[in-house]
Amino acid sequence: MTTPHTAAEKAHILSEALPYIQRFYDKTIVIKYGGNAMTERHLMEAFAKDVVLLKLVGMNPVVVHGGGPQIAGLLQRIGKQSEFIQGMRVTDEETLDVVEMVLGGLVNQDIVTLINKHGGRAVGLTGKDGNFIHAKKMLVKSKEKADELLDIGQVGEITGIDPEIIQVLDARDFIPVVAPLGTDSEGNAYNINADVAAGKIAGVLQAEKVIFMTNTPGVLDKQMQLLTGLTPREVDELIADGTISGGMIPKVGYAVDAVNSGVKTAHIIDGRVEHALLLEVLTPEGVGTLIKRG
Ligand SMILES: Nc1ncnc2c1ncn2[C@@H]1O[C@H](COP(=O)(O)OP(=O)(O)O)[C@@H](O)[C@H]1O
Ligand SMILES: CC(=O)N[C@@H](CCC(=O)OP(=O)(O)O)C(=O)O
Repeated sequence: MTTPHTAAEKAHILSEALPYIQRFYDKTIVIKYGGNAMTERHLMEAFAKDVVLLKLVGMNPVVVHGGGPQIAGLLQRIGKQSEFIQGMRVTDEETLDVVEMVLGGLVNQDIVTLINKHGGRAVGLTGKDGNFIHAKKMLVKSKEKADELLDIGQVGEITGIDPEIIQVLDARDFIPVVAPLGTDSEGNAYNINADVAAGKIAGVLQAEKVIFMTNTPGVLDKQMQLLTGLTPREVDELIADGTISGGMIPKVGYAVDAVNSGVKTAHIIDGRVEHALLLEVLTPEGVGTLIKRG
């Protein structure tokens, strides 16, 4: 049980938000909402309220969501196994159907409905809508043979982003909720890692912040202690010495890519903490790991 705050403490906490509201007014904040941070309903409700609040105080939140565990759940129900190569789900035609159903349908609409329930005006879209995320087939380098490229199916590498649809929605006070799917000029659909999509969208929008909400307190060192601040160079060192592995690799990789493209700061925060988003944006505390250019 937390001790209740007195009226004076509450007033102090509220007034502390003022400089952050002023600083981030009319700025774009891209929020990557990871599938692992979406497991509990009360956390999803708190997340939706936070997004609505940020919009109402004048920021432009853009939600880019994942859904890895939710895709795994549906694949399991149809008796299909998934394989990951370098953090990317090998995506055959049948898997792509499930990915499109879960990301573009179930998860996207769930988030949209929650935000709207709390008074926001969320609009769900995938990167296919308005031909907004352009992609091509991604080939990954084999770990065994450096010169060999592996075909992992319908996994997309982003070749371009047309931000107009997002800008139009922002300007009219809608909250875009983006599922990471893309298409090529032939109309083929691609499954895109949500961290990649969030980092690239933040870069194209020249966002103030990109915030990755996941299921760890942030980036941890070898002793499992939180690293509160990192530069792109330090991130490279932590990947090289194996401290950062698995699903954290694309996350920090695209966080660095975003700050190198002009996004002011990237944050990896714990989506299991209630109102983590609000704490990150509107309080002096900040939470998780901050990545910015050194
Ligand atoms: N150095 C590290 N610090 C924190 N987490 C790490 C680190 N290295 C690897 N990880 C793993 O990365 C995971 C987060 O990535 P991922 O499972 O892809 O999450 P999401 O679904 O939110 O994208 C963590 O749960 C953890 O297991
Ligand atoms: C190519 C690829 O791996 N795509 C991801 C897309 C969803 C995602 O990234 O979800 P999280 O952020 O919850 O992990 C996948 O199929 O799982």
